[in-house]
Parts: sequence; structure tokens; C-alpha cells
Amino acid sequence: MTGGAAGRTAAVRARVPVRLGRAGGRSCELVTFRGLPDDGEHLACLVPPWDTPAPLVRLHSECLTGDVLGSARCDCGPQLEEALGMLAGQGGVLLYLRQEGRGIGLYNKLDAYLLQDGDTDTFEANRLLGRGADERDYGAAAVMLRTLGLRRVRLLTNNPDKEAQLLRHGVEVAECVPTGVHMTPGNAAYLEAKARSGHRLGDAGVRGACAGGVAVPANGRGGAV
Ligand SMILES: Nc1nc2c(ncn2[C@@H]2O[C@H](COP(=O)(O)OP(=O)(O)OP(=O)(O)O)[C@@H](O)[C@H]2O)c(=O)[nH]1
Ligand SMILES: [Zn+2]
Repeated sequence: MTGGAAGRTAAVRARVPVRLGRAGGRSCELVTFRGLPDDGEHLACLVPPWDTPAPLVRLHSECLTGDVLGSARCDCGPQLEEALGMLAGQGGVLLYLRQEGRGIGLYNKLDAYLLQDGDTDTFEANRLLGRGADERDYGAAAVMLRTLGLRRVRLLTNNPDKEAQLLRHGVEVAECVPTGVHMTPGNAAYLEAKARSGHRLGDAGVRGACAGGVAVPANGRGGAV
């Protein structure tokens, strides 16, 4: 166990051979943390070389349906795949944050999906459930980075809130590297809602089944996850 640079937080490392995206096998270190501000079981995946002046860092919010089951309702699975591929190529850090459903949890997210089968968008559905539109706090992520000795990063995201919160918590964002927009008929309405709420999707390349000018159906929501 190594003591953290961030107060009471301590980090434990385990070396694990993993498959990083489609780029094949690499060895990386998985790091767990004790004493994070939200007591979450968040995980860091260190891909060498990661201890550089401004490494590539992805803050990935857990999405069981997208990351594990390949749900077509969101873009989380392809974004995770993309991030792992980039990390395999240039090194850096993946923080896998246990913030399922933008912080409202898996069961609530599935309830929100029921509401979204009507005209309600992804953020309004949270509010109808009595929750915040986005309850994620990245204070723990900042503590994880500082515990790893990282105070300056290149952040892989289209979400300006991640950058703002890291800055507030003492981690400088040297650059925001856009993630791709992995658009399909099933997640088009979801991505449109993200763009309306301030995600910088215009800066990112549109990929997937709806890239290249293919029309996006206004009711492009799937019934399944
Ligand atoms: N509440 C809720 N959460 C969702 C829904 N679809 C996906 N999520 C969660 O949203 C989180 C991902 O957030 P996004 O808004 O897609 O992307 P982001 O992380 O803010 O932004 P990027 O860094 O650019 O990828 C994950 O925790 C998913 O579980 C939904 O319809 N409702
Ligand atoms: Zn998702």
C-alpha cells in the first residue's frame, strides 16, 4: 500500500494482464483506493507510460448496460472501447468511476429508461424520478489523480463539467481531447439530449451507423437496453 498525496487516501496496486480495446494484450496496473471522499469503490487502470507531465486520462462513468451488455441506448460501450484503444497506444490512465446512471444507480436508470420510452429525455427522466439531472461529483476522481501524483492531465471527454470539477479540485486540465460521437439510430435521441445540455459533441467526430449524413430518426429510441 502506498500513502497518497491527497490526505488520508491510500492506494493499492495489482498488476493485471488485460485486453485493452481491440489493440490486443497489454499489462497494466489496477489501483484501488481507501478513504476516498465518497467512499466509492472506484478503480484506476494505469497503462504505461502514464507517469508523464500531462498523461491522457479518461474519467469513465460506470454503465453496466453499455459497458458490459453492449446496450445500443447510449454511447458508453464504444467510448470505453475507444478510450482503451487510445490508452493502449499512448499510455495514460482510465478512472472507472462507480457512477452508474449519472449517479442515480442502475435500478433508477432502468426506471428512467421506461420514462424515456415516451417523450421524456434522459435528463428530464431523472427529474421525474425526483433525482438530479446529473448527480455525478468528480471530487473523488481528483483525489485519485492527486494520490497517483498527477496534477496535470489531458482529459478525454466531451463533458465540460468533468473539466470544471477537476479544476475546482486541484487538477489542471492541459487539454480536453474530444471523444468520438458513436451515433446509432438507438442512441440518437440520447446524444441530442446530451448536446442540448452542453456536451461538446460538435467538436467530436461523429462515428457509427449514423455518421456521414445518414438521417437520425427523431424517435430513435430502442425499446430494449
Ligand atoms: N440516468 C441516466 N443515466 C444514463 C442514461 N444513459 C446512460 N446513463 C449513464 O450516463 C453515464 C455516462 O454519461 P454520459 O452523459 O453518456 O457521458 P459523460 O460521461 O458525461 O461524457 P463524456 O466524457 O463525453 O463521455 C453513465 O454512468 C451511464 O450509466 C440514462 O438514460 N439515464
Ligand atoms: Zn451507457
